[in-house]
Amino acid sequence: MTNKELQPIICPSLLSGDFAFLARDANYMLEQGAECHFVPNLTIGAPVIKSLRKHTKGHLDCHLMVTNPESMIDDFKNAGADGITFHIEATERGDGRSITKEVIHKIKSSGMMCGISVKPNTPIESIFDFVESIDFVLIMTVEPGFGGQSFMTHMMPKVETLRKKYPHLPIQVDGGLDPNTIDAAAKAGANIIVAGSSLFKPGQNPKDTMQLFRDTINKHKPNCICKISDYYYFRKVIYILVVWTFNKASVMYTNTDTIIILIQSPGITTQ
Ligand SMILES: O=C(CO)[C@@H](O)[C@H](O)COP(=O)(O)O
Repeated sequence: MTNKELQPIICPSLLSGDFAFLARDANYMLEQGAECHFVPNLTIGAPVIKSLRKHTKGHLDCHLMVTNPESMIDDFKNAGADGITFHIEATERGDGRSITKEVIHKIKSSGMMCGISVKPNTPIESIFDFVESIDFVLIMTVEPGFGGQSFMTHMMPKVETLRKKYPHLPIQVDGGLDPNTIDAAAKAGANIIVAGSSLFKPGQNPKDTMQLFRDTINKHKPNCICKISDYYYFRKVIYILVVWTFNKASVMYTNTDTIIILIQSPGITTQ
């Protein structure tokens, strides 16, 4: 995890593409302005990624919705994947059997980006121990496996919890994201949007939909970053230092919270 400012990132899910023309669909989405992460499930294995790699420069983010991600990392790396997201449910196996750290290490040491995904019924606390060593968290807003499902609004508290605890963490949401649901996701603090049907929908202009997603993420930025300019922040610090010089006790009581909010705020910046 880095402390870089968060940007909106739109990730078309090739699960909703035409499997006979995956490279065409991938490149079309790139042309439309996607940052281009793709989310193949088992339907799209490493051999398909290898073929696709030859025909697109897009960032291939492979969402492994499998029970044994550890056995596929090398294959996906060799096929040309840029990133792997695996499920915490697959690596925390009960009976104290955990291979999450090993899987993260294997993905990162092979030079790929690493995300951890959380299914709807899995508590968000399950990934807290690993957040510092990965690039983003994916909160599933549908049961993984199929495109075209309804967005689960009740997953938003998970996003809010994560955003509050990790102001700098890129948070991805996947499933049912469209012009009607983007607001809830962005408001909760998500900044990476995976979308299938709403981008590949016939007759729809994906460029416009992607822009709407970005605008909505940016619109909610003020709630997170409080529209505070550096100048305002600078003045506050000076104010506190001055007051503190004259009255230590009162400044500690009245201003410390403000400063803490201000310091956290830039971490949620999306521009
Ligand atoms: O992998 C998955 C679901 O498991 C997603 O990436 C879907 O492909 C998203 O599709 P829509 O819900 O946007 O149609």
